Amino acid sequence: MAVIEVKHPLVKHKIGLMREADISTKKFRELTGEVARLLAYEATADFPLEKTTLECWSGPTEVDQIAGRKVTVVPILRAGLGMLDGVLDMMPNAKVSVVGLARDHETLQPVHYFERFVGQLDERTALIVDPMLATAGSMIATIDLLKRRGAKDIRALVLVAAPEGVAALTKAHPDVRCWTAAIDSHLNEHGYIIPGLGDAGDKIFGTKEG
Ligand SMILES: O=P(O)(O)OC[C@H]1O[C@H](OP(=O)(O)OP(=O)(O)O)[C@H](O)[C@@H]1O
Ligand SMILES: O=c1cc[nH]c(=O)[nH]1
Ligand SMILES: [Mg+2]
Repeated sequence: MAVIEVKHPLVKHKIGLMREADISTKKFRELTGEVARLLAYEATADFPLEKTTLECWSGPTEVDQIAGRKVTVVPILRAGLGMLDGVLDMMPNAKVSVVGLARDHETLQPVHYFERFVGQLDERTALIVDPMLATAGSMIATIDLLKRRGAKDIRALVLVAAPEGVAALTKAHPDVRCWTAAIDSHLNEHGYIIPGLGDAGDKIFGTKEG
């Protein structure tokens, strides 16, 4: 399954709180960061470990360390920025690549306006972050950009996915795994996820009430 719904109680509790209609910008931001951390934990569960010896208080001790894994976190502007710090809390050495896409409100197609990738993408795990997977157009376009630049291990973290987006992403990029805190009911006629969170970018940046 390319899209994995994380069913951990902490994740379900927090994503539930995020659905409250009159949630404050502060609370929405905090919960976005908290769920991002938990999703990052799940998405890195298969990172290989290696043994190394440290001088501990009791003498030389063999400890586990992540085996030379390079990571780039890839927030999709704008709303993906809301998840960035949470993921970097877990992986403070990760580099950051940025993709700017905005969905055209009429066509629902992603319009590309910015990109800045770190080097050696072929040697890195790319961890894309964006709160919403609606039609999946923005996610598919971002994965296309990463693959064109050589990225091979691509993973995605989203807060809420629509079944339509799950199907489209699985079809376009069956090799990419995406962890989500919820798979919701459907998209409405404007391409918004129902029940969803509303406009995640507006809620994180405080650009619109409600
Ligand atoms: O799956 P899709 O149908 O492509 O929709 C999802 C995209 O829409 C939202 O961004 P938006 O275009 O609203 O930009 P913003 O983050 O600047 O608000 C969201 O953050 C995703 O990037
Ligand atoms: O439900 C949706 C769909 C796209 N973008 C959002 O922010 N929310
Ligand atoms: Mg938006």
